[in-house]
Amino acid sequence: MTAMSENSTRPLRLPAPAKLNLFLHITGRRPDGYHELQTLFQLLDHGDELEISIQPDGQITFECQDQTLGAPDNNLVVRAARQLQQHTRTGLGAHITLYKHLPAGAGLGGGSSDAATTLIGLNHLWQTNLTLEALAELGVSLGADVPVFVMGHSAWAEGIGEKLTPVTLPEPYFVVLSPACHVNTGEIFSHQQLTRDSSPIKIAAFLAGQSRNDCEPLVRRLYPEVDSAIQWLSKFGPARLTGTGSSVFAPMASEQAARNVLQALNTAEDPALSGTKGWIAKGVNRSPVLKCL
Ligand SMILES: C[C@@](CO)(OP(=O)(O)O)[C@H](O)COP(=O)(O)OP(=O)(O)OC[C@H]1O[C@@H](n2ccc(N)nc2=O)[C@H](O)[C@@H]1O
Ligand SMILES: Nc1ncnc2c1ncn2[C@@H]1O[C@H](COP(=O)(O)OP(=O)(O)O)[C@@H](O)[C@H]1O
Repeated sequence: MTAMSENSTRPLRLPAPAKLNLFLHITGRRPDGYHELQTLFQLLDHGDELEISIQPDGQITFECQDQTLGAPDNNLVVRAARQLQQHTRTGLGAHITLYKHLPAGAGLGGGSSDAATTLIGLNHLWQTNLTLEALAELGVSLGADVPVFVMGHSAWAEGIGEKLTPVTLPEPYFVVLSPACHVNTGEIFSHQQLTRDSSPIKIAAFLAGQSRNDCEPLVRRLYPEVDSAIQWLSKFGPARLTGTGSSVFAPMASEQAARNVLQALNTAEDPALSGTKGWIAKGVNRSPVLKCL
């Protein structure tokens, strides 16, 4: 059996890491309605998982236990597979199983990361050999967050989130709180009260603590659960919204400090936190996906 045929028979199991936006400034709006951003993407060691195997007949089939993600045909995993298949004109198909661990609509880039891992995994299995830059360019039409997951490194981002400059960050532990509510990214960006005129900053300003998430005031007003989560987490560290939410996060001095905060959450009696899930994640500069190939 040749190496390639061995590759093509064994399912490929790949992670789809989450991300945090350590800050998010909205500096303008393009004619097509998309917003110009400045943000710092911090990849995390926690996320979804995909299992991908080749189907020689060209069919793309998909399964996922999480029934809340809408019709399979609209799933970002299926859309990414179809996009690569059409772009490369490969006659091969795939069967993809998605193991969902990240809440959807949580500001963690779950769907975008699933799409990025699908592009990377199929590019490997189908031997279509596109460069990461080409995959990222293909992926931006699936979501503004897809390119950072394809390139696989924490990054300073501008544009709509696709103009990336890799950065090396400290990789701390974070406590992440995910309220039960689902925040629609498009709803926040189209809201009349959203701040859209922040002045561009340099990374030195971020490091000096002069940054924020421009979506945070609006999301806190629209979603009281998010407001409660930020107020509670602020007792333990500099809490902030990630992306358009609903999740909020705070960096911790150590893993033990993070565990202590989760313990405090589990014993908190605040009803406003009742549907909020807490978890610990470690920042990683390099995505674990490429290490699996
Ligand atoms: C806001 C960010 C910050 O990282 O993350 P999330 O909060 O979604 O995780 C991203 O820019 C989200 O990227 P993504 O989640 O892929 O959003 P998309 O599907 O591309 O866009 C959903 C909708 O949000 C609006 N949108 C998104 C990105 C952007 N720079 N400007 C926008 O105006 C558009 O109305 C778009 O139709
Ligand atoms: N594989 C997927 N995982 C999560 N959401 C998905 C997926 N495919 C499509 N979606 C849709 O994308 C939206 C949320 O995308 P997601 O990236 O999880 O949000 P966010 O960007 O806020 O982290 C939801 O409306 C969900 O229905």
